[in-house]
Amino acid sequence: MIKVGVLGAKGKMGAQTCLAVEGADGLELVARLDQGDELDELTKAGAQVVVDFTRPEVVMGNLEWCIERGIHAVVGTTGFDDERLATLRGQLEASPGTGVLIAPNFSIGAVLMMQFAAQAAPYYESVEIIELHHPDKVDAPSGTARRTAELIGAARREADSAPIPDATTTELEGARGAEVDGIRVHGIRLQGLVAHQEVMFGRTGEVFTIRHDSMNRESFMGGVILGIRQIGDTPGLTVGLEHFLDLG
Ligand SMILES: NC(=O)C1=CN([C@@H]2O[C@H](COP(=O)(O)OP(=O)(O)OC[C@H]3O[C@@H](n4cnc5c(N)ncnc54)[C@H](O)[C@@H]3O)[C@@H](O)[C@H]2O)C=CC1
Ligand SMILES: O=C(O)C1=N[C@H](C(=O)O)C[C@H](O)C1
Repeated sequence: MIKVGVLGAKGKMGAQTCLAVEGADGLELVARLDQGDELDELTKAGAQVVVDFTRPEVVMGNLEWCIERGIHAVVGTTGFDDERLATLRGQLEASPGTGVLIAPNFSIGAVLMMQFAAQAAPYYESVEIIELHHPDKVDAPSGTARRTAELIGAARREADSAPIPDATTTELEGARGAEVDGIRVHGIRLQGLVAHQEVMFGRTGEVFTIRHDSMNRESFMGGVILGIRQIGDTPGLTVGLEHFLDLG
């Protein structure tokens, strides 16, 4: 049995994760913590793996606490940049044997979307990302959109792609979206949505669109459970669920 603690257990993803862990073979939910609870509850309950679905402003403190105690972590919370990842690598060096998975998106389709987007990137002159989410989301652009842009940016650099054509010289601030690694990212917040993304590629005479839709939060749970099962055997920092999937 892997003993699992959930941080952010009263939130949308945390609550869904508690249900998924309770229903999964070989996993035991030993702690559900939310804002105001003491992290010591995790050690008291003997948690071996912690799942974090909290907020970008608190996740680094939670992870430092877990890593210092050799507790593995599976992290869905957004807000990770290169600086944060470097900090985690440093902390993990001092705690050999401890594993942390940072997954910008736990749904299989979103992982495939990111992989396919990186694959398509060298073949198109233009690319833009549109992420669409529920209006309770506190961060923009989404972690998934950031990661997709980084993967596309890396693939375009590798292919020595020409700059993306764009004649805009006059712009109302924000009209062309945010720029992540040279890629334009547009965010939509709409009641009724859960989590969705389109990656649009263009070249003369054709447009190619990759779209992924999470219709509910169960869509993330297969990836979360996989992460919990694997992280104890994967010391160090892993970024992206694709490393735990056999994608060929
Ligand atoms: N990687 C993925 O596949 C997914 C990632 N997310 C990300 O997960 C995060 C949480 O998303 P939601 O569940 O929708 O948000 P939410 O706002 O519903 O839940 C966050 C929960 O964290 C709690 N919290 C805040 N500070 C805390 C602390 N110090 N200790 C313990 N709990 C604390 C809040 O009280 C709240 O219950 C966001 O960053 C979101 O972008 C969301 C969906 C999928
Ligand atoms: O806040 C959300 O809901 C989601 N957050 C993650 C992100 O920012 O990419 C994953 C998914 O898009 C849902």
